Formats: sequence, structure tokens, C-alpha cells
Amino acid sequence: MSASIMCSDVTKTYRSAVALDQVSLTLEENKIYGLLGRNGVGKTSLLHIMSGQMYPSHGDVQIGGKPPFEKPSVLEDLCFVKESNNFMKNLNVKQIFHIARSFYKKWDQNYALELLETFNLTLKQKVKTMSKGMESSLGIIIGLASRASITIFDEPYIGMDAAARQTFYDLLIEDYTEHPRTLILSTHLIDELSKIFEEVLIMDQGTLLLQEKTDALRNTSYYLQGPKEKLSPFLREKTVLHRESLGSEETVAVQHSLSTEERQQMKQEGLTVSAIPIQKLMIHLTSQQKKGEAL
Ligand SMILES: Nc1ncnc2c1ncn2[C@@H]1O[C@H](COP(=O)(O)OP(=O)(O)OP(=O)(O)O)[C@@H](O)[C@H]1O
Repeated sequence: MSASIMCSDVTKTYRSAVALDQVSLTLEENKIYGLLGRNGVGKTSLLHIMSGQMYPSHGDVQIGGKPPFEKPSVLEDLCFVKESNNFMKNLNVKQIFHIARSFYKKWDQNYALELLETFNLTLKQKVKTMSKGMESSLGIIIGLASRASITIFDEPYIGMDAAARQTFYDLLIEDYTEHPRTLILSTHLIDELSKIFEEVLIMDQGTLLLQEKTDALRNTSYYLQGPKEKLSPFLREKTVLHRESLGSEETVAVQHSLSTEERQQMKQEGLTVSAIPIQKLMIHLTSQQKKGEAL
């Protein structure tokens, strides 16, 4: 199966509520995508639809050029780790591994056992005796050891402490390097994960606001800081996402590439230029956007 995903004009309505409004996108295989957006903007709905687990109300979805719905050949090579309730509470880890082994065609049992040790879990442990963080770790183990060509993590780390989350990120990169696959992570912990994403998708109110390579995003969005009157000429023809004043000083978030000359001119004027962290950029982008200097 080619692990590319295509959504064309995907709309999802729940009764009268529009959760997704004509979303079109293409995800190439063997890349790491970050799906970002505020609460309730449609991320989980989109992930369910693009993985063939839920039909859209309108629009078309294809995995590897074919509709994914109710196709065992797609499902056995696709792993979806949800925020919670991934497992029946009465099962123990051994039973869950057994099911995973029979379900996922690329399941790696030795790797799963290795990960179990890393996350301090045992085969005998029942899901109902696990803390939230332990259950999340188990979800992550299944996601990684499935080695599925498309692996989706939808906020998979609830209850995990910072150290355990870091272990997850390190393992993800390490295993992806050895076994490339299409990874999609929906997350609110953007700054923790932004280094990992090759491409970022930002959603707002049921629509896809932006899909961009993370490096390109970093090269086209900046904070400019300095005295208001000195900043002002540099803001013409640039998209201003946000501005904050402190006395005569101003910090302005702009979305625009900067030429070397422009950077030098800014430096001469005593202005500072710094990168906008992706999390901040998402917040600015999903707030009201304004264009040009007249703000
Ligand atoms: N089963 C459902 N029935 C009715 N409305 C739903 C259902 N599932 C989702 N919605 C609504 O659809 C919209 C999108 O929800 P969705 O869960 O896809 O967003 P999300 O971006 O994943 O949110 P979060 O970040 O909070 O998890 C929300 O307004 C939500 O209330």
C-alpha cells in the first residue's frame, strides 16, 4: 500500500454542526506531519475520515489512490492511537500484544517487548490497573511496534510526564529513521514536537488554514521588535499577524520572507528579528489576521 493520503472537499456535519468544511489536502508517504489547531476545530474528525474510520458527509478520501473505507488491506497497515480508551479494560498487555500481532501485518513483537521495558510495564498488567500515563504509554508502544505504513497519534500522551513524553519523541524519531512511514500527530504540545514535524497543517473552524513545510514556516514568519516609528516602514506589504506595544517599543509578528538587504537595514535601525515558535504562530494565525501597515 502506498501510504499517501488525499482528501478532496471533505465536509463533515454532525446534525446541524459543521465540523469540517470542504477540506482538501494531500499527505505524501513517509513524512512526519503535525496537525495543529485549537480545541474543537475538527482535527479528530479529519483524522477519523482520512484513516477510513468514518465516512465524510461529502467529499472524497483516498489512501494510496483508493478509497480506504472497510478495506482490510488498508486497516492492517494503519494504526490509529487515540487520546484514551484504546483498549478494553479487562485485557492485559500480553492479550493486547496478541491481538495487535494478529491484526497489524508489520507488527514487531521483539520491539514491542523492548518498549514495554522502556516504559516500565509488564505483560501481566491489566489495563484497568494502569494509571492514565501508563495506558498512554501502552498506546504509544502499540503505535510504534505496529510499524504501520500510516500511523496516527491523536494526542497520545495524556497523563504522561515530561520525561516519558521525551522518551516517546526520541523513540519516534529513532524508529522512523530506521522504518520510514507516514506519521501524523495531532497535538497541543506544539513546541515540544515542532522539531519533529516535517510539515505542519493548521486547522481553524473546520477548515485547513495552512499546510507548509516546517522549515519554510520558520523562514517566512518573524517577530520584529523595536521603536514603533522605525518598525513602521518595514511593515508595508507584509501580513501582520499580531502586535504588542510596551511604551514606544513594539513587537510585531509578520508573515513574510525577509531579504538579506532588509535584514541588514533592520539591524542598522536597531531592530531585532527573531523566529516565531510554531505554537505562537498557530495562535497568531488562528486569531484575527490583518494585512498591511494600517493597523
Ligand atoms: N459525535 C459528534 N456529535 C456531534 N458533534 C461532534 C461529534 N464529534 C465532534 N463533534 C463536533 O465537531 C467539532 C469538531 O470536533 P473534533 O473532535 O473533530 O475537534 P478537535 O479539533 O479534535 O478538538 P480537540 O482538540 O478538542 O480534541 C466540534 O465542534 C465538536 O463539538
